Amino acid sequence: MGPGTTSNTIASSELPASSKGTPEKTAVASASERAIPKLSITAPRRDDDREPDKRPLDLRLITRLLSYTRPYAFKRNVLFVCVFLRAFQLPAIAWTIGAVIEGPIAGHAEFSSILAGALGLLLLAGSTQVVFHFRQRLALELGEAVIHDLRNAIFAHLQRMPMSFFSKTKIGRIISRVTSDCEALRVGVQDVLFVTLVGVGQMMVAASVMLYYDWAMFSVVAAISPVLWVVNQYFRKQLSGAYRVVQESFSRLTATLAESIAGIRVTQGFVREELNTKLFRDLLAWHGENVVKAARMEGRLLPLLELSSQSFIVALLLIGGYRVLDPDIAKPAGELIYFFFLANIFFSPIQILGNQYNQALTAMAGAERVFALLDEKPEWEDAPDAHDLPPLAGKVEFQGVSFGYDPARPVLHDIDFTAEPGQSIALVGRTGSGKSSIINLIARFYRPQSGDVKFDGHSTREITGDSLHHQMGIVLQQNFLFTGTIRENIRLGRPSATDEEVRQALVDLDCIDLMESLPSGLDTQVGERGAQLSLGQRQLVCFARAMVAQPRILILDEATSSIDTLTELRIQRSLAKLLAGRTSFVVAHRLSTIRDASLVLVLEQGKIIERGTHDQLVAKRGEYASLLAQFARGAQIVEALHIERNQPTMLESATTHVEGPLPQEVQTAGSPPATIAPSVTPAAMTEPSDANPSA
Ligand SMILES: Nc1ncnc2c1ncn2[C@@H]1O[C@H](COP(=O)(O)OP(=O)(O)OP(=O)(O)O)[C@@H](O)[C@H]1O
Repeated sequence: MGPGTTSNTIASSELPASSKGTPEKTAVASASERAIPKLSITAPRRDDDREPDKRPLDLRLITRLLSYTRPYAFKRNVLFVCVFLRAFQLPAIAWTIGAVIEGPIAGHAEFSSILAGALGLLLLAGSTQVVFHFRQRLALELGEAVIHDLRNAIFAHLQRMPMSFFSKTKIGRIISRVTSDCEALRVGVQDVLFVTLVGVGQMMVAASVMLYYDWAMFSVVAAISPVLWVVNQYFRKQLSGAYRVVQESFSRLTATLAESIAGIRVTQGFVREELNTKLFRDLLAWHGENVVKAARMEGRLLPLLELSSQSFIVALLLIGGYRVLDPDIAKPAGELIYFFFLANIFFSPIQILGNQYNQALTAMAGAERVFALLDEKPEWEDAPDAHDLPPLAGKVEFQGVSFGYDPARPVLHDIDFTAEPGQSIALVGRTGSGKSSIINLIARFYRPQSGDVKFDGHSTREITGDSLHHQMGIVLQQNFLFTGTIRENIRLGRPSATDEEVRQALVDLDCIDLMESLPSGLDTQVGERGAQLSLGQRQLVCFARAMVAQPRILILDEATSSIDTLTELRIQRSLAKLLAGRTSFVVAHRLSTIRDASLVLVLEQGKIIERGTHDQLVAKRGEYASLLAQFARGAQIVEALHIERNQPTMLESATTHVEGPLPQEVQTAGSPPATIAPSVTPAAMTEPSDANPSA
């Protein structure tokens, strides 16, 4: 009998509601570098700025976390009653067993008295389990309710955060706020609090009764318990370290597996199968070694832990026995029986409390991060007196706009231009020149540091973001489709659109036949991120999404992907229809779009260096003309490479589907007339950096 031995029968039925493995096994933290084998370049690297997995207890965080139980006050209060009852029930069971042994059994009384004692114990045990049932059930329900609310709050908060937040925050971090951090909080609410209270209560009740029976023996118990706690924490720390290494190797393994599958085309294309298989085999072996090491350590430490607990019981037995035998003290032997049962009740929570303490530190770290996210204020919001935009004619003005993602490093300088209603503005410039940044400001994803952006004369600072976005359509280069059907994806543009309006949008874009010829027509599933559709089909769905929104202002980042000739022609036609009659801003990759634009803005290092129509700019023979020349040269070089390798050329379609020869005046000296391929546009704009935040 001892803390580790009888605990299964009496004391440790106070289990955490969530039995998801030891904290060591769920911990994620840095591992000892020694244990990690050298990895090839394809192996995912460790996240060096890993977040701490523990934090000291903090009353402010605990109070805030508990405030989330307020809506469930009744449930929470019943739980406290259960906790209170259980703190008494477990010592009462121990005491009853002692009383039956010491009384009717040791006194050789009638069997009926033993039977009465046994029945009493049965009743007590039954009522204990009923309370236990409600304690577990209510704790689970409360934990789930709190985490449900917290996750909702985080998600709603994220929806309101501006693009600047997403561009500076790693996506993995955001996800772990909602997943692992919330899980740690759930454990904190449903387990740590109540299990700890039951444990502490049970220890206090047992201590009081032991004190009543024999204060001298109790002093020994009281002196032993801190030693037990320290030994327990020491062993736990060792195990925790071993399991962290296991966790680390396991995450490497899964990350490598995921990356290998995602990059299987590159692997096969570059004949890396052997190398990757070897890397995976090494990682697997390393992980296996770590698991075995941890298991061996557990095999050594757990028996030692049990032994240390049992040694204390041996010490108690010696001291207690001496006190019974010593004629000067002559303690009754029966009291020793009570004492041992109660000592067991007193000792058994120590291990559980050690575990809960570690869980509490993990929950604190999670709480701090979750609350920090919830407290993160958007850098800017609608002004308190912001008004809704009336239906727009579509005039957009940039007046002396300067802007930097980091205010100390401006990327746009003094930008001035006006787009009249219905005009199409093409943005052209080398990579990093500021095209996406202009688009980000039009979409009001960011706020200019100085100057103003106006819509029909209304300053962007005075209007509500929603009223602007309702009149704006955005089609990005990397078309984002959500899992669902084509129809559902189109309807994202305007959720109230009827089936007929969705269909009409496709008819207007002259591509209804392409969609209806799919296996389930508009009800075809697009797959994850649209993976089951071709690039061209995805673009058309995004055009239709913008079309159905009927925006007055359209922002378009033209795709650079090479697609087949026929589809490209369809897309060109659809695009012209989508842009017609709307004020549009296009980061242009096709000469046709630039040619048709009312105004071309040529950007360099955040400044507009040339402006005018395509013809005017070509005639000027300035930066624009030079860009077009590079445009053409790039196309030829890439095509030549493909021919040399005798591979299917990315430009095969480009030579036929794009706009025909460049004007003679901008052709590269000595080269034949070139065509412009979307895929090789040197001045092409890529996806605005915020569209794929912190990927
Ligand atoms: N989210 C961001 N945070 C900080 N700096 C950024 C961010 N996005 C862009 N920049 C910087 O702003 C400058 C202008 O970038 P921008 O994306 O507007 O250029 P771009 O002309 O659209 O380039 P590309 O054609 O390559 O897409 C660049 O120096 C870039 O490094």
